[in-house]
Amino acid sequence: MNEIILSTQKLCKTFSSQGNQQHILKNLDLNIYRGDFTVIMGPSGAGKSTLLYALSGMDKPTLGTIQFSNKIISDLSNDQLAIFRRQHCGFVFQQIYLLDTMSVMDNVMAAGLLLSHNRKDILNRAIQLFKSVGLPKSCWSQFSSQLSGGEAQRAGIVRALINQPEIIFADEPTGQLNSASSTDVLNTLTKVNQLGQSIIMVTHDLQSARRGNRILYLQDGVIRGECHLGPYQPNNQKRHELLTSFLIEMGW
Ligand SMILES: Nc1ncnc2c1ncn2[C@@H]1O[C@H](COP(=O)(O)OP(=O)(O)OP(=O)(O)O)[C@@H](O)[C@H]1O
Repeated sequence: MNEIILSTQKLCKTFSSQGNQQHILKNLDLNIYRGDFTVIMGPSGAGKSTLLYALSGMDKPTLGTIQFSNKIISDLSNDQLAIFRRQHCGFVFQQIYLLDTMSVMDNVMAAGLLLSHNRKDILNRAIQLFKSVGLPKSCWSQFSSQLSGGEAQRAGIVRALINQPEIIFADEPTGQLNSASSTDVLNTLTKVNQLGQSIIMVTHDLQSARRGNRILYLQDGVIRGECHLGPYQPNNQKRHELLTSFLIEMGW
């Protein structure tokens, strides 16, 4: 069994609005393993993003604990959580939040300089990452608005990776992309996972979900089921069938 990188104990998240309480996450006990490509699926409104935000320290749970390696992060102050996120987490969202007032290289450099002052090291690492995600050199000096959606998202992945995070949190990373760009982005995520990067991804999309080796199904505030697909292999019919029958069983 792989090492547990992230775990929750009795995790609850409740939102209150206009006197109504909505219990979104209910006593969740969950382990996430280092090196896995974990996918969170479930019906709309099930709390998938809420869970991702809690796991990554972007939001605090109402009750329960979250442990990252051996450290309890659910007790940290907002400032401490910001440091935790910067040091350990990378984020890839549906909306690509690259600043359009600077080149994509400068976006990546700016993220890297938050943790290190060694500009030369960061630059070398950025170049290596841009190459590994297949983003041609001509793109590096462009603004994100000058790139295709897929190119911009791959630049976003480089930015997420620049500080060598222990986990990448991805929330519908292909949600705004056409099919070809989605494939490029998914290939990139698959590649970085194969190099050992732990990834947790929320998605509605079957093509995206297939990239995971472990699929969790969140419903009514709990993990209703999980499915182990093993490492991603393109065109592996057995994996596809396993995932499809799991999702049918879950009522997806
Ligand atoms: N900050 C908030 N304040 C109040 N309610 C919230 C807040 N964030 C999320 N919710 C509610 O929590 C529920 C779960 O939202 P969440 O975005 O986590 O679901 P999801 O499973 O990711 O949905 P989708 O698949 O549609 O993106 C929704 O009913 C949502 O309205």
